[in-house]
Amino acid sequence: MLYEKKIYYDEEAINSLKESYANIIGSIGEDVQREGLLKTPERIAKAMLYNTQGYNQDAVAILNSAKFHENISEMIVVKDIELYSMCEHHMLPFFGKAHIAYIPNGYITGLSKIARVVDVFSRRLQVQERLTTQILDAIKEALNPLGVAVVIEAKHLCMMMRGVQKQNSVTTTSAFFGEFEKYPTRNEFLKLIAADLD
Ligand SMILES: Nc1nc2c(ncn2[C@@H]2O[C@H](COP(=O)(O)OP(=O)(O)OP(=O)(O)O)[C@@H](O)[C@H]2O)c(=O)[nH]1
Ligand SMILES: [Zn+2]
Repeated sequence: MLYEKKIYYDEEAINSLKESYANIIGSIGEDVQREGLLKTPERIAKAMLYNTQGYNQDAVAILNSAKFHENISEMIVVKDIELYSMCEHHMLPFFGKAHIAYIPNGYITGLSKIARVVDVFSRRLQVQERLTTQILDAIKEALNPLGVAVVIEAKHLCMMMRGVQKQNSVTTTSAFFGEFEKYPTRNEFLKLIAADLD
């Protein structure tokens, strides 16, 4: 698996997606030959490959690419990491924020790498629960920390623009490991991010 900073669009994938989206546009009763839609299958193909680029990225490798030895045993919190993902049931976006903390055990990682890990797992077809635990597991595996905590709050377009049409519901998911399984540490973390969980 590669850790790609540059987007690489596979020509074969683009062509296959283009054909599929041209069919979809026709199937909903539109004219794919009209001016505004001519390039649309290709645009969607690129957007879809962009939004699913996480399949080709390795979160543990990203965390390891900026792993530094450091004797710190305090909680490190990165909060308000915005995320955009797609629910695997409807392929409609869900979006919101991730709040992540870990307690090092000899190693820290670059702060931006934590945010990159959110993107790696967000840019796939997901459910919010799995996204939450995949982020936790990657940090656990790469850094072997004393604890990891992940909280995600998100709005799901499949619940807003269709289906039950609830415009204001926010789903919160969490996963805790190690020290964060204990009440005082978990509570300290939840207090630190509380301003965002209103
Ligand atoms: N647990 C979980 N469920 C999700 C997530 N994203 C969407 N869903 C739900 O997936 C479910 C799919 O249910 P179905 O009954 O098969 O699909 P549906 O008929 O389109 O359901 P409605 O959305 O209720 O109209 C829905 O309840 C969605 O709200 C997610 O991240 N986690
Ligand atoms: Zn959905």
